[in-house]
This record gives sequence, C-alpha cells and structure tokens, in this order.
Amino acid sequence: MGLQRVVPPATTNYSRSPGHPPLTVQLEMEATLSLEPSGRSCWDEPLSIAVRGLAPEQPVTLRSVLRDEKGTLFRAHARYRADNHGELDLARTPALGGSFSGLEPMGLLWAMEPDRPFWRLVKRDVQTPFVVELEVLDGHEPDGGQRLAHAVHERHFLAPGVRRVPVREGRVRATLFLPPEPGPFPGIIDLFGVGGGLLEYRASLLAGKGFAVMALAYYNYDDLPKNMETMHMEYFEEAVNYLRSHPEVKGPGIGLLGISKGGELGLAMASFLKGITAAVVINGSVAAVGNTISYKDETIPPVTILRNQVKMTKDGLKDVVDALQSPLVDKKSFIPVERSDTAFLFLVGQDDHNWKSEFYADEISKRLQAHGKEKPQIICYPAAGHYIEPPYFPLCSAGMHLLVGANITFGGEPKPHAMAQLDAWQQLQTFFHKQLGSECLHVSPKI
Ligand SMILES: CCCCCCCCCCCCCCCC(=O)SCCNC(=O)CCNC(=O)[C@H](O)C(C)(C)COP(=O)(O)OP(=O)(O)OC[C@H]1O[C@@H](n2cnc3c(N)ncnc32)[C@H](O)[C@@H]1OP(=O)(O)O
Repeated sequence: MGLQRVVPPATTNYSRSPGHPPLTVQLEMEATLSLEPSGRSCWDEPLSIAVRGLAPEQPVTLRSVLRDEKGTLFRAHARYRADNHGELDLARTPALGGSFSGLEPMGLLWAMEPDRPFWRLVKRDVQTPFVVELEVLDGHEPDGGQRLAHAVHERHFLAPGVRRVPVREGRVRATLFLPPEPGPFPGIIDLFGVGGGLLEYRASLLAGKGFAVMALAYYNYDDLPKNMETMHMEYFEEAVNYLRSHPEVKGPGIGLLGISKGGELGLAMASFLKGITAAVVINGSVAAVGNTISYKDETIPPVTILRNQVKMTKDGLKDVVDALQSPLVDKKSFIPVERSDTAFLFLVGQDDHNWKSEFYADEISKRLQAHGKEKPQIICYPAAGHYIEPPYFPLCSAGMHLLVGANITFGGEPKPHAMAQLDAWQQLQTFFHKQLGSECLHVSPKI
C-alpha cells in the first residue's frame, strides 16, 4: 500500500474582479502521502516521499517508525512546510528541524533512533521485511497534531529472484545468496565482527547486485565454538574452497568483505590463503585483536591491551580508541599483508572510536608498497564512525562491546555517517565488479 486518505478541509480564496469580496470555497481535499516505489522496495533503495492535498504553506510533521525483531521501536520525525500548492516533496523541500534538518529525502530512515539506549538496528531474518510506517501530522508538534495521512511500506532484504541457500558443508556454517539465474556469478565471502552469529542482511542485499555472496559464521553459531579463542585460518580456507568450487560461482578467485573483526579476519585470509582476488575491509585492524590467528605452524598473537588508556567520555561511555598497543611496537601482531596478491579497498570512518582504522589502512598501504605490491585504494569518510553498514541503517554511535564488557563509543555523526554508508555501498560494488570481472550494473547514488 503506497498512499492513504485523510484530511481536514483546506480553505482556498479565489479573488474575483476588483471591487467584489473574495469568494471563499471550502475544498474537501484529501491529504495523501505517496511513496515511490509504492508498497515495497529493497532496504538499500532510495524512496521518493511526497505529500499532496495540504493547504498552501501548511505546517506539518512527518513521522516514521519501525519495530525490529526484538520489539524495539526506531523512530524519526521532521517538521516541514507545504509549498504554495499544498504539496511537499522530500526531494525538494528542506526539513525545518526534528531528527534532521535540510534537504534529506531519506532522513526519515537513516535518522531513526531506538527507544532503547545502545540498541543497534539489526535484521535477523532476511526473509521478512522491516515494515516502516509513515504519517503526516498537522502542525509542528511531533506528538500533538491531527493525523492527516498515513502509509505503510515494506523494506525488503531479498531482491526478487535472489535465492537463499543455507550451507552446512564439512565444518562450514554459512548462508549463500545467489542472484536470479543464470550464473555463474562473481563470488564474495561476507564477515561480520565481534558478537559472532550469522548476520545475513548485507550478503542478501549484495546478491541483489549480481554477486554470489556467502555470509560466513565463525563463532557463536550452530556447532561452531561459542567464544573467539584462536581463529584457525583452516576453517576460512574450507569456506574459500567451498565457494570457489561452487558451480554457480565464477572463478578463478573470489572476493572478501569484512567489517571490524571481520575486516581483520579478511586481511588474515588474504595474507595466508590462496584464491582471494579482491578484499574490501571496512574499519578493520591490521593487528590481531583479542585472540590469536593461526595457520598451519604459524601464529599471530594479539596486540597488548593498554587498560590504562581507556578514557571516559563526557556521556559516561568508555572510549577504547587508544587502548590497543600499536602493531608497529607489537610487531608480531602485524598480519603479514605483504604476502598477499589481493587487490584491497579500505573503507575508513575517520571518527572510528573502536580502533585506529585510518592508521591501520595507511600502515597496510606502506607495507604493501614497500614489498612491491599494488597500492591499495583507501577511502576515508570524515565524521563517520565504526559501524559503516549498508545505506539507511541508522548510526549506532555507542553500545555494548563484548570484548570490553561495557558500553563504548563507536564514533560518528548521523548525517556524515549516513552519507558515508551510501558512498561506501556504491564504492564496494564498483570495486568488486571491476576486480572480479563482472559487468558493472547501474546503481544510482541518491540519499
Ligand atoms: C576495561 C577493559 C578495557 C579493555 C579494552 C579493550 C580494547 C578493545 C579494543 C576494541 C576491540 C575491538 C574488536 C573488534 C571490534 C568489532 O568487531 S565491533 C563489532 C562488530 N559487530 C558486528 O559486526 C556484529 C556481530 N554480531 C552480533 O553482534 C550478533 O550477531 C548479534 C547481532 C548481537 C546477535 O547475536 P545473538 O547471539 O543472536 O544475540 P542475542 O543472543 O539475541 O544477544 C546477545 C547479546 O547481544 C545483545 N544484542 C542483541 N541484539 C542487539 C542489538 N540489536 N543491539 C544491541 N545489542 C544487542 C543482547 O542484549 C545480548 O546481550 P546480553 O543480554 O547477553 O548482555
């Protein structure tokens, strides 16, 4: 359902000839809220949102809400004023304040905030959509005005025709997403970070862009280890071999995508394992952190934790950005990236407070070049934090860190972080299409 009824009557003055009093006509206009595409769309797709049938210059408030699968509500609102024709198009009209201000056609999604502190928007079951409710209220009180129009929109994580295949092969625990037939498709392994489990939403969205993407669990899932102790590269090697030999995956090499701890593991895979053509690392570390990485008879020990460097923010959160020893000091913890022939793209939030992502990317670049390897591409996003997600996920700037055991700041400002997510999503697709030799699909960079 894209649009719905409503309304109080709008009053319009029609001036007749000079000398006659104006004729006042009561027009029974219905305010409508329309979304394009209507009814449903993919989570990473931009939406056109417009309201029609308002009075000229009418002040209104737009509100959005969605409920996550654990029952937490995420909400945003913004104040607007209709134009002279009683219309409001979020692509042309700036918000006057609220959860965001200025021209933000998708602000009602990316600026959402949870009603539960330190809660992050996570999609657990990609086979169901998030249902977003939007409403238009009369006036500028986000909680007060009469409801003028209302719409319900489904945001899906599986594009039409994308296939979801659970994988339980040897030790590998994963879910493979395949684009609509026919293949073969460039293959990518997708890794999340500390917390473990099997998060599928990024892989499912990316499969909608023409890639065979395997979301790979590595701990705290099914019969995998409950905790991260030693990360054995042999497990990841099995996953790489599985994907490379899949009949719908195009060879010869595959891609890796990893965020945070998943980025660190991606780097280790690209350093130790064969068959990895391209890797995108989102805010990853070049040092082993919190656990040992091992492959055959080699081990990379974790960097030292500098507990006395944990700071407290003015909001009472821990800031751990200085709490890891430099891998230039703890040299044995530096992942041997110089062994890799993989093409790298580093996506860096310059306000990452989890760890020093920009420093790590620069050190990797220096190390690769010093060994005659290809210079990696590094894209830095000012004021973006640690959790660079697919487009329109609201910023999670603080939350429980399972390695620290306390709420920490992850950094980032909502607007620049949202812009970073949008750009990063385009950049990584372009990079993978180029490196893995597929045709570049058209993607429109709009927020
Ligand atoms: C003083 C000492 C100093 C030491 C100084 C050390 C310095 C140290 C430097 C930094 C070191 C960085 C090291 C790597 C940095 C990363 O890797 S950052 C993390 C990146 N995270 C990811 O990529 C996501 C990974 N996955 C996940 O987080 C999990 O899959 C999920 C999403 C929580 C779901 O897992 P699950 O097992 O199904 O979750 P569930 O059983 O429902 O809940 C588990 C816990 O998570 C919480 N949770 C669940 N869903 C959510 C949600 N949506 N939002 C928030 N919390 C949630 C629950 O409340 C629950 O907490 P408890 O009740 O147990 O307290």
